[in-house]
Amino acid sequence: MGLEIVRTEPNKCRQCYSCVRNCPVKAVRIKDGQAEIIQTRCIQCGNCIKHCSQNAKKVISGIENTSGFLNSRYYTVACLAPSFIASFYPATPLQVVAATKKLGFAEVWEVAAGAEIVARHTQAFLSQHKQGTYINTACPALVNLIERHYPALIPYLSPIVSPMIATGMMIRYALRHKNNVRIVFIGPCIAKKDEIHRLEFDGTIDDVLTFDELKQMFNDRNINISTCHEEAWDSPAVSKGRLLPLPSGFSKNIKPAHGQMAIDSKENILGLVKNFNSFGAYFIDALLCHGCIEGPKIDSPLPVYQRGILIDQYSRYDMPTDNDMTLEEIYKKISDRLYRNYENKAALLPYPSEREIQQILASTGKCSLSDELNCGACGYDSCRDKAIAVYQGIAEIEMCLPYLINRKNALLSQLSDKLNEISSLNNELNGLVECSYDGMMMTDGQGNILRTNSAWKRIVGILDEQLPDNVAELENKRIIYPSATLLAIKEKRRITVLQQCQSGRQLIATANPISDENGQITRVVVNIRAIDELNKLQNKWVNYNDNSSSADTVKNTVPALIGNSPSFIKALNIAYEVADVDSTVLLLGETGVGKDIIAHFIHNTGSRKNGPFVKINCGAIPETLIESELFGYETGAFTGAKRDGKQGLFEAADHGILFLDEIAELPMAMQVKLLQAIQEKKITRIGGIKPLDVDVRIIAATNKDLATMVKQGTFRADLYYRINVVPITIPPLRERIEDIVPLAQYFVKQFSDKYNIDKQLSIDAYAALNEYDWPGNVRELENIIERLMVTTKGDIITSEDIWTCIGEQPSARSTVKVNDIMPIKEAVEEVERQLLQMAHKRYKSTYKMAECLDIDQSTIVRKLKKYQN
Ligand SMILES: Nc1ncnc2c1ncn2[C@@H]1O[C@H](COP(=O)(O)OP(=O)(O)OP(=O)(O)O)[C@@H](O)[C@H]1O
Repeated sequence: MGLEIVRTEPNKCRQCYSCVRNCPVKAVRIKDGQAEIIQTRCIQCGNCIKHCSQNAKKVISGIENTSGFLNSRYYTVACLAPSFIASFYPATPLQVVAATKKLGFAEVWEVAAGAEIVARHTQAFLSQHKQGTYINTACPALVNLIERHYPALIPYLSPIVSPMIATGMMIRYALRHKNNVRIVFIGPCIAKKDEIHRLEFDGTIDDVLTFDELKQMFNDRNINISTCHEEAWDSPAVSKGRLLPLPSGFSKNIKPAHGQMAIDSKENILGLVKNFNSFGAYFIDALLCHGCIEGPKIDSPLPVYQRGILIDQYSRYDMPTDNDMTLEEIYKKISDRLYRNYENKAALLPYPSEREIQQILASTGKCSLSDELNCGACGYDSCRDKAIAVYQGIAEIEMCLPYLINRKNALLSQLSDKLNEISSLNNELNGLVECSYDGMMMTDGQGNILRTNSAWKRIVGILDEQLPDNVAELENKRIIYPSATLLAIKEKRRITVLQQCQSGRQLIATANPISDENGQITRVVVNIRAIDELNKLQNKWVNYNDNSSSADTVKNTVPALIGNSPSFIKALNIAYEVADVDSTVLLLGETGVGKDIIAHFIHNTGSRKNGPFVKINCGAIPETLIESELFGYETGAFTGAKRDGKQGLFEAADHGILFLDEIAELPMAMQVKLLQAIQEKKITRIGGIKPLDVDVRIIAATNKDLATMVKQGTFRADLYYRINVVPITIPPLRERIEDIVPLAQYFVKQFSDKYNIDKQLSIDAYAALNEYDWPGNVRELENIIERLMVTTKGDIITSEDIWTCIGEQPSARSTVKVNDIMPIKEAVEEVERQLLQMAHKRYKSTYKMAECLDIDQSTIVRKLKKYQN
């Protein structure tokens, strides 16, 4: 590998691909969007430097090394390439010599002298090789091109050293008696910096400066060329050798018997090397640039033609020289060393198959020839060349501009679709939030208020401009107290609290924290309702129970239906949907959850509302009477029977609803009869013969697990499937705590009216109600409120009153309090013992206990035994 003459400065590259485009041998690899020079392929022509607008390509500098020679005891000689005239114009040639000497150079030679020696030797070589085609060049970049990329042409290269090397040899001969001679070549070419390191030229030229580097050194030393007094050359007198930097300049120095042709510029040279054929006896004078006057470091503002004219004029002048040796004399001494060798340095890249090329083309959407635009934006002449480069790992798929534009357009249109979708979703969401009757507020994880809907502001009674930034301020200023958001953030869970508003209103608020994947709370969504509004709403909603429709004995006892929790509303919705059809409904739920009241709801909102609603509590009637209660009896059917007989509840419920409460308690024998009646829609009174048609809709209810009873054989499977057509489960109150406060409010109002007393629950009292487990559900809540209303002394019922009435300690259920340090084992046993006691008191059955304590029933039995001892 050659010396790293050119390199790219990291991160300066801006992906214009100019270097790729202008590199004749594609020695630039694009990796992650950054250009880097592939040293084994680079021919150091300098095109990438000339075309890099970002100045991202850097050339190794000779200044430091040369300054080192000049500042030490070396006898340092400069040799100036003939194009210097164009670079330093309007300074005269001899002023440049003088300025160079001022830097400390002991002598300044013209490389034109070497050019004339080379010309002389080439002439001699050609006269001995009259038949061949020879490519002659002073250009090391062209030599690199052939050695690295077209090695088949090596035999056609004229085997004679370059003028620079020849000049070095001349100087070394002329100064052969001097020690410590150092020679620095100064020219417009960067490839020369590499050429001097070829092994066979070792020790000939010590370093290379480009013209801009020489100017930099003048500058650093404050040397103003225009004020320098001219000094004579130290090289022997020369003339036509000075034409060397012009296209065909070298040819003017020789007159071979061969045919002659001069070729220059990148395009023409590539044309030559790509299509080379030996043309017989021909001498080709070739330069990769448009002559050295267009070299990458010529550093001249003049147009190329003007540089050429300056050089042509200069070649006609005799210049003073301090050297009286003749070229002839030196040539004789060094001619045997003027031959050189070339090496095959080809570093070939892998070449893809046609299929692989097609695959790469297809990956940028080029599936047919017409898709290949060959626009050159990637730096390659054709899409195909670029696909090959991708295969070789020196280009990237993304370098294709049309592909990128297509992709960008596709992405933009996807993005704009998405934006439209997001904006319409946003509108919908805003509409939804704004339409909500509930107040809504969203904060971030620190309680900073992000948005509120109008209902929130209306309920709280606050204007936009009064809204603080953070909920802590809402709490501090007692605008709303306590803050549900802060509680939810603190406890990292959904919180429902009763709030007091500055306006005096009481609110019920639920704060829902939303966490990210790391469990950090990012948003809190709060939903509020004013309790007074809630009550008004509910009063409207329960209008269903206007008494006009009911025809039976319970018609005046239908209570209002209170509940906002999603689970209760869900149950109510199913009831509402089936109210109009005649399907049998099975109401499931713990005792006191409201099964009875839902049965009434179905009756009063359904198609049978003008028919009777007849209820029988199957568990409350003695087994012996139940048959006559259900089916009635005929005159004198049994001892004690009424004289005229009696109609049963089935008949009483004709065209209406028969509500069989506690159906699990129905004796087995009756289960058969009931099934028959339901299926056949006929009943026969006790003692009767003629079956009577009855049109009755059945609603059954139980707090038992009928499915398990069926398995255990205590409930008939056929009846179970007959009544389990539409099961509706009413969740226990502890699973719908949102309903506790509205129910409590409702009962307070009911009993205030009933007993003509005016009492209120304090905020703490509501909080206490939320805390409790309510094993007896709504009925227990109703009873507790009634008891509190009639037994407490003051106008306000406090949380203490509640806990006393319930007979439990606050927080007993939600937190385990530790009063003192004790061995963990003992503490765990104590907690276990208390939990078992509590569960046993509440449920009695070990199966229920196992369910609520979330352990096996067998473990419960074992532990009960343990703690009994
Ligand atoms: N959503 C509610 N709104 C108002 N009052 C209710 C509500 N739910 C239940 N109640 C009241 O609670 C008491 C118990 O309700 P209900 O008798 O309907 O429960 P149940 O589930 O049928 O109980 P059980 O299984 O013991 O028969 C009744 O006084 C009823 O009015």
